[in-house]
Amino acid sequence: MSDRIVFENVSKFYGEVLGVNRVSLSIAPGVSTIVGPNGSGKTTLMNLMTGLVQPSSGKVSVLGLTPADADRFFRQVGYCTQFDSFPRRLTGWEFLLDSLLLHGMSEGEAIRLAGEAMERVRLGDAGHRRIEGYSKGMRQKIRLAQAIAHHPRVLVLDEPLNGLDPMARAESLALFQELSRQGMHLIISSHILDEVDRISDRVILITGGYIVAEGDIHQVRREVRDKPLQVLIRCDQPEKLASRMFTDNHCVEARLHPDGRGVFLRTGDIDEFYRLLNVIAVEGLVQIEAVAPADDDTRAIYQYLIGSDGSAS
Ligand SMILES: Nc1ncnc2c1ncn2[C@@H]1O[C@H](COP(=O)(O)OP(=O)(O)OP(=O)(O)O)[C@@H](O)[C@H]1O
Repeated sequence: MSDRIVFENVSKFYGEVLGVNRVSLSIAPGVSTIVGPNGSGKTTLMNLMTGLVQPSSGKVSVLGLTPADADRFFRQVGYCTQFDSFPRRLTGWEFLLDSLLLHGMSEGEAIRLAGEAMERVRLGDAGHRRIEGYSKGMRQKIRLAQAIAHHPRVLVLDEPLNGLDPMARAESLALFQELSRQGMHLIISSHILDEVDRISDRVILITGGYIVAEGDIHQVRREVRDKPLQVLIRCDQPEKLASRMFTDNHCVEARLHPDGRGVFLRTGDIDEFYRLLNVIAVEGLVQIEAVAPADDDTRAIYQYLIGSDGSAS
């Protein structure tokens, strides 16, 4: 049996709205984090891997199973969604028990597993109180208990740290690590990488429905830091400027502006690039009118995802 979560060229559209596009992934066991800004497609990816939505095209399988094999598939997967809502008036214990019975467990089995899940999330006596009276952190715990009670091998957590105070965050992260050590496959989404990178074995960055980087955390940071930058330079002699800039090999691409009064240059070393540009300006070889970053906002999104300037490791 495969131990991976596999997306084969998967796209999901909601009518005309893009959820995710052409995603191919093979996620190994361990802790994987999906990081992206709001609306980037994290929940869509998670709904796909938990069988809650069907792909518009492509195929998703979890540990070799597809949602078509519903009984076996849903036994393997636990999902803690971002929805913080519960049936009214239930105690935590009743909530757990009911969801285990819905999984088709016998009453005896459900009672045993509910008790065990309560202990694993350390909810103590609170299980016998109504969920209405729980704090945000306690509600998060009971949802987590519900997601792990049936002993799934894969646990999917959608923004599990959202709205938690620092203590509750630290406690949740420790619990996730513990679950991973016990052999569970964890997929966690977040819109801030720094929040989860400490416990992640691998990171998947997503923006606008596309996977933009994937790999171990150091590799992804390096990829982002070394991504060449594009700069538009407005000047009187763009060809001359381009050829001069190319004497230094950090320039990897040059493209004339369609109006002929500027050049787009792409560089792998922005510091060296600006140093050389200053030299050229002082030499008076060309008249430089304006210099501006010309990337779309991809770089800004990377920096936002990676945190700070992308140079931390
Ligand atoms: N049921 C739906 N119907 C229509 N569009 C949807 C639906 N679910 C998601 N979308 C759209 O798909 C895109 C991806 O949304 P998704 O919820 O997967 O992103 P996300 O990264 O989880 O966002 P957030 O961090 O805000 O939860 C967005 O443009 C969103 O508006």
